Parts: sequence; C-alpha cells; structure tokens
Amino acid sequence: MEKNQSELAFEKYRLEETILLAESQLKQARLDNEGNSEEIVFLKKEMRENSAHSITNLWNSQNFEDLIELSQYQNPITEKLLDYEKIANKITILKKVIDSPYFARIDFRFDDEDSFDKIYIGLSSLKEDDTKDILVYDWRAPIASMFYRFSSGSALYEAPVGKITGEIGLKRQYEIKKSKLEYFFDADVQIADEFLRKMLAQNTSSKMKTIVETIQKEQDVVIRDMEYDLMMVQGAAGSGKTSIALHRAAYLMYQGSSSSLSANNIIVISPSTIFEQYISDVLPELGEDNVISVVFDEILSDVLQCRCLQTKNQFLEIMMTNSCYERTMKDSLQFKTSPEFLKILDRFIDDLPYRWIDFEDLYYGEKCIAEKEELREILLKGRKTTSLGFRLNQAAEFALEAAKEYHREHENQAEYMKIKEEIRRLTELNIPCLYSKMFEDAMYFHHLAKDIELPCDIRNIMEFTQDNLISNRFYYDDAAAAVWLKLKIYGTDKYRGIKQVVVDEAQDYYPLHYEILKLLFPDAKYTILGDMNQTLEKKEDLSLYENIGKILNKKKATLVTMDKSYRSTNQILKFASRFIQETSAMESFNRDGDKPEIHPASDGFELCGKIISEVKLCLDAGYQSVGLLCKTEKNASFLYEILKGKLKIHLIKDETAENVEGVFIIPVYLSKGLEFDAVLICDTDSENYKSEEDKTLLYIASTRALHRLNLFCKGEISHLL
Ligand SMILES: Nc1ncnc2c1ncn2[C@@H]1O[C@H](COP(=O)(O)OP(=O)(O)OP(=O)(O)O)[C@@H](O)[C@H]1O
Repeated sequence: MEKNQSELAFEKYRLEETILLAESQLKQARLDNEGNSEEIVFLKKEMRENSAHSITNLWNSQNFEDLIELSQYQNPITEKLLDYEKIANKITILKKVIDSPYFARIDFRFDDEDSFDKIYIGLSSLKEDDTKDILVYDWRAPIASMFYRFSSGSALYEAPVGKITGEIGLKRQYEIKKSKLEYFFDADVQIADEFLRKMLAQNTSSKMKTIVETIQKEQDVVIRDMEYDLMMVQGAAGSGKTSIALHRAAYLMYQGSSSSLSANNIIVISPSTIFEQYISDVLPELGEDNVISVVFDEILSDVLQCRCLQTKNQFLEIMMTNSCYERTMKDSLQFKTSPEFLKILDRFIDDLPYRWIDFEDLYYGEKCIAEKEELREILLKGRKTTSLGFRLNQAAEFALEAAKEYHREHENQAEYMKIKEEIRRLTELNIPCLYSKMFEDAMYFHHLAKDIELPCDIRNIMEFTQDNLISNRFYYDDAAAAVWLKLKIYGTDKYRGIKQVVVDEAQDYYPLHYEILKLLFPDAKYTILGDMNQTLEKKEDLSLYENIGKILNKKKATLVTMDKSYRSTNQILKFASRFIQETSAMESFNRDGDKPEIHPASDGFELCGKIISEVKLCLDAGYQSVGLLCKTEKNASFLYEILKGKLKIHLIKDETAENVEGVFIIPVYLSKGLEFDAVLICDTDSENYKSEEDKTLLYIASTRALHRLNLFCKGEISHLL
C-alpha cells in the first residue's frame, strides 16, 4: 500500500515536471511565431514598397535583374513562412503533449550499466532544450519498440548503431487525460490483454482511432519493418490491417526525418471515399498531417483527365442489380484486367502509328515544312526501345525545328502561331477515343488477339463494351484499361517523388491495377494489405500475393499472415467463419457477446417491426453506431423508405457520406473496411443470398460488427446461413 502511494506520488510529480517543460516550450514557440509573423508582415511591406517597379513591370519586363531583385525579397519571406509553419506544427504537437504526454513506461537496464533508466513513451518526443535529456520518447523511437515486443526480462532493440541488449525491469501503462493522471498499472502479459480487451469492448466511432497504446508484437513487426521493398500482409477481417497500414505510414515518416523522406514521399491508397473519410483522423492524431491520401478511382480519373469515370462501387451496384448483365460484367472486368488483355493493349499501341495516327503534311503558309511520311518515319523508328509518347515528341520537335527555320527567313507571326498549334496537337492522342476503336470492329479486335486465349463469352463482352462506349459511358473495367494505355504511351512524372506506397484492401484490385501502380510509382517500396476472403466479384487465394509480387517485381518481398481478429466478439467471429473456407483460420481476441440470431418474418410488416425493435434495443444498450446492411443500394433505399418515418435513420448510398454514425442503412460493398457497434443484415432471404459470392458479402457484413450481430429476412431464409 505504502509502496503504491509513493509510486503514485512519484508518477504525479513526474507528470507535473513533464507538463511544465512542455508548457514552457509552448510559451517559447508561441513567442517565436509572434516574432515570425511580425517579420513576415514587415518583409512583405518592404517588398511592396521597394520593388513596386519590379512587380508592376515584371511580366512584360525582359530584364532578368528585375526578377532577381524580386527574389531577393521573396526568399527571406519563404524562409520565414517555412519557419512559421514548422513552429505552428510544434505548437500543435506540444498542446497534445500537455494534454497527455505519455501512455507507457519501461524501466530498462543496459547490459553495461547497473541501474534502470525510466523510458517514458508517448505520441511524440519531448526533450530538455539545454541538456537534450529525453523526457518522453516517441513511440516510433527504436528504444520504444521494446514496449511492444518484450515483457519483463531480457530485451533488445535495433538502434542506428546496432543491436542494444539489456533487461526490462518494469512495464507500466498510464491513462492521462487533460493533463491529469487518471490511473496507471504495471502490465504483465495478462493485464495487458485485459487492458486491450477493455479498449476493444468500447463503442466504435465514426472515425478510426489510433492503437499506439496496444499495438501487438506481430503488428509492430510489420509497422517497423525497413527490410523489405514489398511488404504484404494477408489478414483476417478485423486483424488490424488498416491500423497497421496507417501506423506504418507514420513510422516511415518518422524514419524519414533522418533519411530525407517527407510527407509527399508517402502515398496511402484507399478503395473508396467513404473509407478515406473513415481513416482520415489517424495520421493527424499520430502527428502526421500531410501524408498524401488518395482513392484509387481518383488516380484513374486524374490520369485520364476525366471526372466522370464509373467507380468500382457503381460498377458493383449495376452488376448486382442487373442479373442479365451480371455474368458479362464480371467476365468483362476479369478479362480486361488480365495479363492477356494487356498483351492485346500492347499490340494495339504498336499498331497505332500504322493505323490510327493520321499525319498530314504540315504547311507554313503555302510551304510544306514537314511531310507526313517524314513524320511517320520518326514515329516508327526506335519503336522497340522508346515509348510512343517519346517518338511523338520527337516528330513534333522535328516539325518545330523546320517551322522555326522557315520562320527566320519568312517571318509571318500569324502563320507561325498556327503551325505551332498544329505541331503541338501532333503529340496529343485522344486516348478514350482510341480505346473505343479497339472494340468498334470485331474483326480488328480478333486480329489483335490472335493466339491469345479469350473468355468464352467474348462476344457478349464485346457487345456490352461497344454499347457502353457508344453511349459515352466509361465503365470501371474500361477506365482502368484506358489509363494503362495512356500511361504506357506517355508515362507520368506526377508521382516521381513517391518512395513508399501503402495499399489497403489489396484483394479488390486486379493485375492491371497493380500494373498501373507500377507505372505510376516505379521506384517506390510497397506495403500491401488485404484479405483474400473479402473479395466481392471474384475468388482469390494466396496466389493473389504471388501475382502482386510478380508484377511489382521487387528484390526483397515478404508475405505476413495475421489470423487474430480484434474487432468482433467470439460469437460474431464464429458465426462469420461459416462463410469462408475452413482452411482460413481466424482466431478471436477472446471477447464475449451475444450469439448472432436469425429473425425470419412472414411479410414486410413483420420484418419492419423486428428490425425496429432490434434497433431500439441497440440504442438502449448505448451503441453509437448501428448499421443496417443490405446487399445493394436498391435494397437499402427500399428499406429506408419503409423505416424513415419510424426511426431516426439515414441512408448512405454513395461515397460522399461524411460521417457514418447513429443509425444508418448502407449497402454491404460500401461498408467494406468500416466497423459498427451493432450490425443488422436486413435482407438475408434466399433470393438475395444464394451464390458463393453472396457468401463473401455475408462474411464482410458480419465482420463489420464489434459487439452485436443479427440477421433478418422476409420469406425463405438463405440456405447460406
Ligand atoms: N493492437 C490493437 N489494439 C487495439 N485495437 C486494435 C488493435 N488492432 C486492431 N484493433 C482494432 O480492431 C479493429 C479492426 O482493425 P482494422 O480495421 O485495422 O482491421 P482490418 O484488418 O483492416 O479489418 P477489415 O479487413 O475487416 O477491414 C479496429 O477497431 C482497430 O482499432
């Protein structure tokens, strides 16, 4: 008891000391930035007053010195602005530190020392300005890794200078909120598990949270890995893949501060906007605000410069609600994202200069300055070694040189501008339009596909594609193919700086998509996380990762498997495991809850009544997010119309939803990657869920639930249940 009291007194004192230091640094930082902003205002004023001449005349001035004069003012301003931003960032971090400076402590004795050092671990580090003593270590610091990997006893960590060994005497965890020590406990394995169980038993929120306090050893190994160029994780639903992805991005940023990796060198690729929203708080909470986060579909529309491409989710909705097209759409997607189709696209690119790029003789006034045969010859030369885009540029350069030469002797500004514009257009191919050409004539398509194995329903696929392209609809499958075509022809420098790519929900992408990533980020290292059991319109197994490895072709690649699921209760996991292959082991974190139940109803009225009572029960139990899941948006909208007058409920049917909280109805495919306190799967009748793929939908839907899962149906229950 006495010992506890003195420990408590010590910890309170230590916390006070830490907060005092953080507060004094915050005060200083605020002062520094007041100074900075005054100086910025002063410098701007000075620039305006002293360089008025330069600015007003700058754009039509031929005088290089004007520019230099302006930059003399601009540079100090930019420097001060950078300084300001850096300190503003420090202020944000210090405020967080003051609120909760650390969450753990390990007492570590280095092998060559006699006493134990107290290592406090928090979201960010805190250092004495003068002595440089570290009061709090960033959770990403090498020494902090021991907290995640060892219990008391011998321990080691990898420091920049090599392996450091020693002994851990104590592991302690803290709950500090609003600068107040709520409690602390000494954590052996059992107590740490109990703490995690308590955390997992809490309600979820509409935004994903950080897990720094409870990262598990196997997760930490992936988060801190620096050895592999391609790190792949196959993880069961709820095993923490997304959490790992984001904590790894934060870790790489931390590592990067010593190896010049900056925020714009890391990109996190999400499968949908709703998912991107859901994860958007994690990196800022970890103190990393600026990591690039992008939805895969956005990359496609960005490359193709077309805002109206169909998203994967729109594709899925049409596929699932139009049974007559379902087979064809699936086969079309499978085919157009396959290596076979890539070969056809490759042949099409080779054929473009012969058949589809129509050069004309180029005239400056009356004078022909470049004949079409000359231009074509340039285009055909070097086609084995250089890209088509490059050769188009060469042809344009040739024509431009000729135009310039003629212009020198026969100056005619209007003609010169006209021909320059014509030459510029030489390099521009209309990719969507060219892509359509491949499908306009079946004979031509089969000519390109000679000796390549085609799907048996290629005729249907061709017709389906023609119909879509004629009506100017760029379906998901065609969009990706056209993007690949454009990248292969022109390449892109847009993402050249990216050194690390993090891809979540890897199972949703096809070989073509990984080919696209390879073209976009040729020199990057990759972290790829997925679950082969969560594919919607295709079947995957472990070969998924083998194929990714082959496509990305990195020197050092590895696959880590994670079977333990942290999201759902034992009962929910057990229920969900009936929807996946028996070989896919799934272990729960041993948290108990109610057994999922199936509630059949004889008509819509009864169904509605049962759903309403379950929702009320969930709300009474204090659940904050209650998800009513339906197979499609069509089913979801139908249910919404019935329930909207009877419950406070909202419908989430597109990806723009900001916050998924309260009681809501959502199609299963949109709920991927998200989680809710309670889930009601509302349309589990034999009509909706009958195929192997529907089984996957049920798996995804069931594993969204943290604490409670119930299934409802009108009429005959699906035989998959
Ligand atoms: N070490 C951990 N400590 C605390 N919570 C954890 C831990 N690992 C995972 N979780 C929690 O488990 C839940 C599932 O995590 P996450 O969404 O990252 O899993 P996932 O593998 O991406 O799931 P899915 O594939 O189903 O989308 C989240 O609530 C997350 O906070």
